[in-house]
Amino acid sequence: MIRVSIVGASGYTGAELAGIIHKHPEFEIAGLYVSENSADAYKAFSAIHGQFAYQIDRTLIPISENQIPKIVAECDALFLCTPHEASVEMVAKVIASGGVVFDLSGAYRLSDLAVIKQYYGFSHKHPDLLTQAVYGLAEWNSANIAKTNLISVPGCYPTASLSALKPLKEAKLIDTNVLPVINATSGVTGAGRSAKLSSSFCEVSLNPYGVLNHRHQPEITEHLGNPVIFTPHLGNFKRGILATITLKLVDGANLNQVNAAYATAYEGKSLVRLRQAWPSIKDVENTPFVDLHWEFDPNTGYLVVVSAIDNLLKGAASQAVQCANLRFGFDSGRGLIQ
Ligand SMILES: NC(=O)C1=CN([C@@H]2O[C@H](COP(=O)(O)OP(=O)(O)OC[C@H]3O[C@@H](n4cnc5c(N)ncnc54)[C@H](OP(=O)(O)O)[C@@H]3O)[C@@H](O)[C@H]2O)C=CC1
Ligand SMILES: CC(=O)N[C@@H](CCC(=O)OP(=O)(O)O)C(=O)O
Repeated sequence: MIRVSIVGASGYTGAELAGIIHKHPEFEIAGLYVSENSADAYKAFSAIHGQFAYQIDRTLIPISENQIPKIVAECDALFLCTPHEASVEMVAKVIASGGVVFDLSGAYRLSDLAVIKQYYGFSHKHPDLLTQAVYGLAEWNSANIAKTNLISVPGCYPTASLSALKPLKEAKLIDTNVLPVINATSGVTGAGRSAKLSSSFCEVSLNPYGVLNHRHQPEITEHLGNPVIFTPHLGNFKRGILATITLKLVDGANLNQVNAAYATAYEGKSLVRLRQAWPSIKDVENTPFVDLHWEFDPNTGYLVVVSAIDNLLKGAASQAVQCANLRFGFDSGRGLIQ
């Protein structure tokens, strides 16, 4: 068995990950960790996440980043389900200790230091590692994921958006004179477990946020190789993302070419479901799938694609496990679907 440790296990993505690893036939939990001064230090994992009562019998151990080398020595891989700034340093310590790390934060997803500063608000302390990091969009980067020690797991909105747009980009079907427009709505777990006014019960409604300045806009742009307009929305449900994407195709493009682009890109990729109907969040919540459906208007040349994922799974924990599967030589869907 491959032994993995999870840092940030009191949080939402950490809990999902622990649940997947617990049931996975090839991996086992080596340790579950929280921050040095965590309010949840030394609590039972299942006291925080009651769905795992009598299933995962573990204590949340507080750590500082200086303890990373010791943790690396005690396991085969580390998952960091931690805030961006905390991940910057912990990733560096894992790599310096010769470990394998799957970072679920945005700390290593972008390559341009000025863009990181603009969108994340800090100066990145390990620019050398940014070039080593492999972007863990599992269906698109499997060969590189398999041979690196630093996997940067994509953000939730970028996973939904890139899964829809990359087949069209590869097939050179996007009219690059017209920016694709992505309108996406996320459930509240996307904001993490700690209390915030904007995610409190009486405040949550349906509203846009981060308009024209969300950090996922440069992430989608960099990994698509095409600029986009991205507008996230917060919805009054717990989990899931539905992204509606409108784009102009190159002159003369037709529906057959679009269908072929998706069929080619996702042939044999069992976690991407090319649907015959518009997907909804209920189709994907608590699953590791991306569901896609599209319609083309030959009169205007515009295509509308809808992409649905569970933000905590394909948008975070299950995609991290896909990456771990690839890194350790298993089928991408091992432990996720049978
Ligand atoms: N929620 C989502 O849908 C998605 C989240 N992500 C990213 O994944 C990461 C985790 O997200 P999420 O689970 O939602 O966040 P949560 O806020 O729910 O959990 C964060 C976890 O990190 C721990 N933590 C905070 N600071 C440190 C530190 N310095 N050292 C060790 N542990 C620390 C917290 O524990 P404590 O404070 O108790 O120490 C907590 O367990 C974030 O970077 C987020 O941006 C990515 C894709 C989707
Ligand atoms: C609803 C909500 O608040 N969602 C989060 C996205 C979560 C995610 O994918 O995270 P990272 O890029 O931070 O890893 C947000 O918009 O900041």
